[in-house]
Amino acid sequence: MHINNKTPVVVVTGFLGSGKTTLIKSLSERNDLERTALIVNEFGDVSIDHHLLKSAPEQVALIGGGCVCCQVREDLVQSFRNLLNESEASNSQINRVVIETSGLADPAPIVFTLLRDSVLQHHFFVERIVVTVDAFNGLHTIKTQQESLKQLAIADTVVLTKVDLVGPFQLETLEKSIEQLAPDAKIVRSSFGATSMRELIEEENALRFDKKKYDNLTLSSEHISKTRAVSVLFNEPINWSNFGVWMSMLLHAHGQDVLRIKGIINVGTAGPVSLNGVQHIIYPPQHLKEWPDTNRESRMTLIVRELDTASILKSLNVFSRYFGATPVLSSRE
Ligand SMILES: Nc1nc2c(ncn2[C@@H]2O[C@H](COP(=O)(O)OP(=O)(O)OP(=O)(O)O)[C@@H](O)[C@H]2O)c(=O)[nH]1
Repeated sequence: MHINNKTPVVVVTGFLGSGKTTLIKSLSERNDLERTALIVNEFGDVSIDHHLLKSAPEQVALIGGGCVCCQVREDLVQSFRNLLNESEASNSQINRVVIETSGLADPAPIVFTLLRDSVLQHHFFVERIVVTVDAFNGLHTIKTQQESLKQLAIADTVVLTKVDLVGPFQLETLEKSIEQLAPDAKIVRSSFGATSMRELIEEENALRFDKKKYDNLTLSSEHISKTRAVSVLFNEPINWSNFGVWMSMLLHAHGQDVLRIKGIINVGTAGPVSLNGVQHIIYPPQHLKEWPDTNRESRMTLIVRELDTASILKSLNVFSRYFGATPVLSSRE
């Protein structure tokens, strides 16, 4: 709902692989994102999430590489200004903006950006900060990942995702921890994004964006050290079984240091295989019926911590003759 003619902005954040894209996709499929602009930001050179969001909302803006929270805040400002210009030019009002942050984002600076930018503050307000927490990995993530704590610290709504994977005891234990870390937040349980925008934004006491809540937050641009995104491309189709063997070996040896694996892999069939792994768990790969675009390269992003990029490249090169394709690798901290 617009307030004082300002457009609401919902920030969807949450640790790597906690289910942000799945949630947004599900909202989109139930037509909860009509006339909604989506801004997607990913940590990694190869953006994949927007390809997986097939039934796209009104408009999708992509902010490539890095986190919305630090390096590219100007890009965020620019994306919002573009939205304003486009909606003015077409004389059509946007209902809402949804920002999907990278899994390593500290959402506080996003809020500051909207509050302080001389133009944006007159046109947008932060309606809700929605934080996804993976019910399966959540307890471990909260204990070990500083970014996760920063996200929970300013949550208005916490969506416990993947509740289908855990029992009631694990769920209740996690909820108790979250209640301590985010005492004001509404907690919503969901599997595969099953919820509604109404449930996410509605609060019993009509909780509105409270500027004071954010005043004590610092504009930190630090991520936990030594996190890097490694992007791998293959120009030729890959032998899927052998690639699976390489992946298993990587996770067996370095599972603790691999935070996220995401990719679209050309296995020589009509559509690609969508690859999705969170920490040491690889989800069942999905064989897509068709490619999301004209690019037929295999694209994979690994987000790793304390793991030497050179050793990943070395092992990929050793395996390349079994893959039937040569890897091209780039890495960014
Ligand atoms: N079983 C189960 N799997 C889920 C659920 N939600 C998401 N997943 C799976 O978890 C994996 C990661 O989900 P995403 O939605 O891509 O997570 P994300 O937070 O957008 O990931 P990043 O953008 O990398 O941070 C995918 O394989 C999803 O299919 C759920 O409720 N239950």
